[in-house]
Amino acid sequence: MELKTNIHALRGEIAVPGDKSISHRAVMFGALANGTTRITNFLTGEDCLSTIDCFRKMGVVITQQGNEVIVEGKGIDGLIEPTHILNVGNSGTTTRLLLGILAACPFHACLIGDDSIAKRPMDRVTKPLKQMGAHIDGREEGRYTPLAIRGGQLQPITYHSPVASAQVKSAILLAGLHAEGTTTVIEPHQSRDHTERMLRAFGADVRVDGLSVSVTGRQTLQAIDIEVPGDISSAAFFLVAGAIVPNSEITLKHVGINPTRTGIIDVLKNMGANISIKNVRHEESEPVADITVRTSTLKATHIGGDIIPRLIDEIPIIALLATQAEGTTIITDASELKVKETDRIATVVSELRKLGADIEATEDGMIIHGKTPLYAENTVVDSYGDHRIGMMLAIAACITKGSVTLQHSEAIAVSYPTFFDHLRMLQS
Ligand SMILES: O=C(O)C1=C[C@@H](OP(=O)(O)O)[C@@H](O)[C@H](O)C1
Ligand SMILES: C=C(OP(=O)(O)O)C(=O)O
Repeated sequence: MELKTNIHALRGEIAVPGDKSISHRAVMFGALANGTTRITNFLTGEDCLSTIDCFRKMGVVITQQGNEVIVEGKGIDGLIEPTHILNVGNSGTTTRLLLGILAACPFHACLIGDDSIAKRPMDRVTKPLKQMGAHIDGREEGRYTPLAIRGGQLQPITYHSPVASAQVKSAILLAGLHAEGTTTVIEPHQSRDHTERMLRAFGADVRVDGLSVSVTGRQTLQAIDIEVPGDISSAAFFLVAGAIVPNSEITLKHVGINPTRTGIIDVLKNMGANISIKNVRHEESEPVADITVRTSTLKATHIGGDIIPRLIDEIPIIALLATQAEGTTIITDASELKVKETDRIATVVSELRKLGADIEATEDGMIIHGKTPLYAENTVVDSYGDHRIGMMLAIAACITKGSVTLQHSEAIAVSYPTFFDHLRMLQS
């Protein structure tokens, strides 16, 4: 598609769609609970629809009307053997959390996803789940999809995860919910804690001690009503747009500000962005707020260490932000980017260079020299099927002089189906 370039202002108020991580979990935990879970502001992105589809194939009755979803819980032992392959589409979260749940189910299931999923490492969950007693096979001994799994009786484990990954932590905790005894996951850095918060809201006993999280098995979950906060990872595109497009002022309403997700706000503040957070409130188990950002004069920063898991999905848009900051921004400790929907170090660098950015890849991050004007002469950029690369490029186009075509723009529907509607609303 042809992207809008050289935009003179972005102004107005939007409510970004529901949080992807929380929407997945609401359906999954609702399916495992006793009773009916009602979800509002559910993200109807393709990833979360894949989660609904997988659970329907295991006998869970789920009704979806727009952003409202009702899940008729089956109880912790109530899923039934699927007669069809479970298709996780493009969703790593669906794949890994589902494997944790299936590890405890005494039946056979097959998982398949798209070309991107087929390249993403699944042994980070299949190895510990096998250790707990699940039978899993797949390409390269269960490293890649398609995967076949037969679950059953599980042993609890104490697992020192080599990566700070909420998907790994959640998969093991979900398996641990069914094991006899206490399962503990210890992470190298804090990853997003939506699983811990939501399991507690469903009535489970989850114990957190620093970087260690434990659950005891054979607990029952009790259905609840969940209002999903706006996704800060989707808001991030407009937070950056507001800071870098001239004459802009954007307010994002009802955005989730769970501290394990707000690295983007810390980075914007460190870089000197004009950003304010108002109306902070606690809704059920997750905090939310309204965030306003205005066109800003930006300076470079260093991003690495503990903050990385708190902004891992925002690094593509942060790289664009850094092209508009005075000085050299260095991103380190982010090699996890290489195993996302694309190798996001490679795709960010190659596509932003096409627009004139001064950016280079390193082993575990990027170096970006700013401030650089972006220009294009009938330039073709590509999302390579990665929603976050597609949205980053659409925001990059807003400050680019010339004309830009985005290939594979349809990938954006994975997490933000109304992205272009919102971008248009802010231009008028
Ligand atoms: O648990 C989750 O909902 C997610 C965890 C993160 O992945 P990792 O667990 O691989 O870090 C993140 O990148 C992904 O978009 C969603
Ligand atoms: C990495 C992402 O998601 P997932 O791992 O669920 O595919 C993402 O949304 O950026």
